[in-house]
Amino acid sequence: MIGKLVTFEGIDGSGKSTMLARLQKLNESAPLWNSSSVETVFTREPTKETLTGNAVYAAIENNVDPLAELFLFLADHAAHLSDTVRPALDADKLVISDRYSDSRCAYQGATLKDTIPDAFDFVRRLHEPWTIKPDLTFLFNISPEVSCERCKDRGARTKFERVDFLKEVTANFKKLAEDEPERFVIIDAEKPAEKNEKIILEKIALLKNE
Ligand SMILES: Nc1ncnc2c1ncn2[C@@H]1O[C@H](COP(=O)(O)OP(=O)(O)OP(=O)(O)O)[C@@H](O)[C@H]1O
Ligand SMILES: Cc1cn([C@H]2C[C@H](O)[C@@H](COP(=O)(O)O)O2)c(=O)[nH]c1=O
Repeated sequence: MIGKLVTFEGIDGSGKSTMLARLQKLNESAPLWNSSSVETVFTREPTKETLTGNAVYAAIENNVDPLAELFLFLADHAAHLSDTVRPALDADKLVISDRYSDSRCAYQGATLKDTIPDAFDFVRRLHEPWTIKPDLTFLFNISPEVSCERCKDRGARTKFERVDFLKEVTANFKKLAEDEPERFVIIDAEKPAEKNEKIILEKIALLKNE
């Protein structure tokens, strides 16, 4: 594997998809990686329009058991790795994923905290033998209050979008960033996207030389 893997993480409404769309547009005119726009793959978890991604969204909407939900997210991660991430890295591409395994540690670490002893660590360890670790992770940081304000018009998908729950998720993301400071770059995502885009592009450019 010789490409690089960049992930965007953060609570709901923190601006990850907005940033991904901006980079995707920019990549069409000024390729982010090497010389061609096809050398960057933009992707996401949960995956969209796939068997496993559809199962995850059905689980979120139907309030399934949190442990069952975790394993559906993990199945989606496994499929994402084999269908998209690994082939792109093997072909020396840059992969940018909107959410990845840290979302599991942060969210399912919180949904399972009363069911599984040390749920956060349990979820992290479940990934270790088979996942592909990102080279760089941008953590989009906003307050849970701003998150809920930004998400308030979304309608049905509100299961995770509650201030108290998002406080726990934020604490889990913080723990992940503290454990691996060399992988994480914290983005002040309450600032304008244009400003943060510059920071992100600079860090991605540095990755090319590693
Ligand atoms: N830097 C920013 N400042 C203010 N508003 C923003 C900023 N970035 C995104 N937004 C707005 O916040 C809302 C949520 O953004 P977006 O969908 O990109 O978040 P997200 O992190 O992808 O959310 P989710 O993970 O829940 O899908 C959108 O209405 C978007 O226009
Ligand atoms: C990957 C992943 C996601 N989630 C949560 C986070 C969101 O509230 C929803 C859907 O994601 P989207 O980016 O807003 O479409 O799922 C999660 O709990 N665990 C995960 O691993």
